Order: sequence, then C-alpha cells, then structure tokens
Amino acid sequence: MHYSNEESDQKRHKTDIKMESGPEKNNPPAIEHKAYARIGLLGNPSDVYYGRTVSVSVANFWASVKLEPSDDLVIAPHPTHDLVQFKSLGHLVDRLKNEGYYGGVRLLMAICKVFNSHCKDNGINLHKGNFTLSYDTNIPRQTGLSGSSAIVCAALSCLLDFYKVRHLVKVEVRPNLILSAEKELGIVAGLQDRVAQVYGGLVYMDFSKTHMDDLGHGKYIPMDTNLLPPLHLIYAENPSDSGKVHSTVRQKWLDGDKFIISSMEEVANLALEGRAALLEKDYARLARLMNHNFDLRRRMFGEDALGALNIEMVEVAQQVGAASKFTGSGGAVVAFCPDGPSQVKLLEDACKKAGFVVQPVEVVPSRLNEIDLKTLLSK
Ligand SMILES: Nc1ncnc2c1ncn2[C@@H]1O[C@H](COP(=O)(O)OP(=O)(O)O)[C@@H](O)[C@H]1O
Ligand SMILES: O=C(O)[C@H]1O[C@H](OP(=O)(O)O)[C@H](O)[C@@H](O)[C@@H]1O
Ligand SMILES: [Mg+2]
Repeated sequence: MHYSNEESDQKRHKTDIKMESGPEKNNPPAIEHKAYARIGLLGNPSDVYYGRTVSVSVANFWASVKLEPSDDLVIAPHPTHDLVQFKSLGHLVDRLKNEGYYGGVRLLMAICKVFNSHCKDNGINLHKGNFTLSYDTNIPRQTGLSGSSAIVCAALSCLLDFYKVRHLVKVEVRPNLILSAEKELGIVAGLQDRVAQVYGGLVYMDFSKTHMDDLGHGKYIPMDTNLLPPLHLIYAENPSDSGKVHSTVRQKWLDGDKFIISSMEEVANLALEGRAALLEKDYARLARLMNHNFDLRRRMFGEDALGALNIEMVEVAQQVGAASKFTGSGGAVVAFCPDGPSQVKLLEDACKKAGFVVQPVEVVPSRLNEIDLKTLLSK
C-alpha cells in the first residue's frame, strides 16, 4: 500500500521510490530509494578543481537504501559488504586485501550526521521518530562508477521523505550534502557524481569558482538524453580508492603546480566543447574530446597512479578505433564506437579476449519529481 498523493508524480518521473506499509495497519511505511551509477563522460576530474563536466546517470548498476521506522535508530550492516564474521584468519585477510576495511555503514552514518547539521543550521525541524537504515548495491566496488555516493544519495532521499522535508532541501544543495558526508570520512571526491545521481539523466555541470562562491554550488543544466550516441561500459573487478588516486594531484594543485592547473583547465574546457558537440550531434568531435580527456588524465596522474589494468581497458578500446576514457577515477571505462555496430562487435571481441566485461550503457531518465522541481524554481 502506498501512502502519499506523490505516488502519481513518482510513477511519472520514475523515481523508483517504494513505500510499503508495515504489518500493522498504523505502522508508518518503509521508504526505499535507488541511486544509480554515473559515468563522467567529459571533463572529469576537473569537478574537483572548479572545472566543468558532462556526466550521465546509468541504469546498468545501482544502490538502494531502505528506511524502516523503528524504536531505536539502527544502521544495519550489509551481510556481505560489511562482513565481520569470517571462516578463518585467511578468509579475513583475503577479504581485507580485496575489499579494504570499509563498507557502506560509515557512509550511512555520515549522511545522517550531515543531514542533521544541515537541518539544524537551516531551521528545518525534524520529528523525533527513529528508523533503521539498510542498503544494498550492485555497483562494482570502487570502480569509478560512484558506488560510494550512490549509497549516500539513496540514503539522503530516504531521510528527505521520512522527515517530509524534501521541499525544504533544494535540489542543487543535495549534492553538497552528499559530498560533505564523504568528506567527513576523508574520501577525496568531487561534486559531479552526486549531481548526476541527484538529477539523473545527462547533465552539464559548471563548478567555476565564481558560481561556487556566489551560489554555494555549481550551475547544473540537464540535457536531452537523446543527444547521446550509444555508449559502452567496460570494467574489471579491480577496486581502486578514489582518495588515493587523487591525493598527489590534489596536493600539487593546492601547491600551485602550473602544469596541473593548466591541464585541469584544459580538461574543464573539454566539457564545454563536448556540450556543444552533443548539441550539434557532432560525434566525431565527441570521440576526439573523450580521447583527449584520457590523455590529459594520464599526463597529470602518471601511469602508476592510474594502474596498468585501467590503462589497458582504455587502450583495448582505442585499438579498435573506439574513443575511451575513465568513467571516474579508475576501474571502469566509457567507450564510444563512432563507426557503429561493426566496431561495437570488434570492441566486444577485444574486451572478451582481454578478460574485461563490456556492456551497452543504459541511460537513466531525470530523477526529479514535482516537489524536487519546485525547489529549483524557489529562490
Ligand atoms: N560497493 C560498495 N559497498 C560498500 N561500500 C562501498 C562500496 N563502494 C564504495 N564503498 C564505500 O565507499 C568508500 C569510497 O569509495 P570510492 O573509492 O569513492 O569508490 P567509488 O568509485 O565506487 O565511488 C569505500 O571506502 C567504502 O567505504
Ligand atoms: O577522478 C574522477 O574522474 C572522479 O573521481 C571520483 O569518483 P569515483 O567514482 O570515486 O572514482 C570523484 O568523486 C569525482 O568527483 C571525480 O570526477
Ligand atoms: Mg566514490
């Protein structure tokens, strides 16, 4: 059973919200939200450096968070991603080697804290009810598909509905809250992931310092997803920590390194040009921009930080004439075959031979419902 008159809006806007009533009639309903993986199509990682990006939210993978009203406030560990019981010492060690120390629990805790502070600071009153938060995800872990912020984004959406404050927290501000939650944990990250996940669809983003200083957030312009040509996603189970990848370049940028600063500006310009190329459906230009984006990343970060396997994924695609670049900081690659289906077949064969998974990108439509859209209009 569903409880609010938002249902028709939610269906219309495909926001994937699920609200179920509990076993007893008067139990408040459980709330569930999904947030999807994202692909940085052009301009990343300049979002971390007052740049610009064009990013796409993709239905190939998602995280979901469920909020159930409860007596105590509980953050439920995920049965596999937050494993604390092992078959043996060897199992524990293998697990830590492959997946690191952290799962999603810390992400859920951090967004609760950030959400509470934001509401307090902005005079938004929260009722006293408690809840249990649990999550699931099929986003390959730490592959630059924004698995971390998907969990945080879906959790924020649950909190907005549980406290009935969706209309009071503007859409443009939500990515900042998601980013703050990850910053709380020392994760080095930018806004593009969070914007793509909050908005859905294809979004052009401008994070220039003047916008950030004046507005407190970037300028986000949703674009028609039909402008996109068919894209492919290539990935390998190859976790890499975006914080580690970014830390050296970030330090150089903070230290005023001229090469990093000018290269980042060049990367940001690729998004500006890419937006024009998409609007004109100039896909040959789009392909050139994507390849150039990866060249610049390679020069700035260096081969070691990017990782041999990640570089191989890009090269396997480029060897069949496809354009390719990282979707995020490493682990997955977005490829575009300007020559069409015959080239896609070559790409699939080459990926299979190299042991990489390749699949067509499925674009997620806009995620904003009518309440969300109203917050965009209010000043
Ligand atoms: N699939 C996942 N399951 C549980 N936690 C995850 C997952 N992916 C990421 N995380 C959490 O997010 C943190 C940062 O991930 P990050 O390096 O940003 O990867 P991604 O590219 O997926 O966003 C991890 O240290 C971990 O706490
Ligand atoms: O390096 C990048 O392109 C992105 O890295 C992070 O994303 P992730 O999915 O964790 O690799 C970061 O959060 C983004 O803002 C960067 O653009
Ligand atoms: Mg991340």
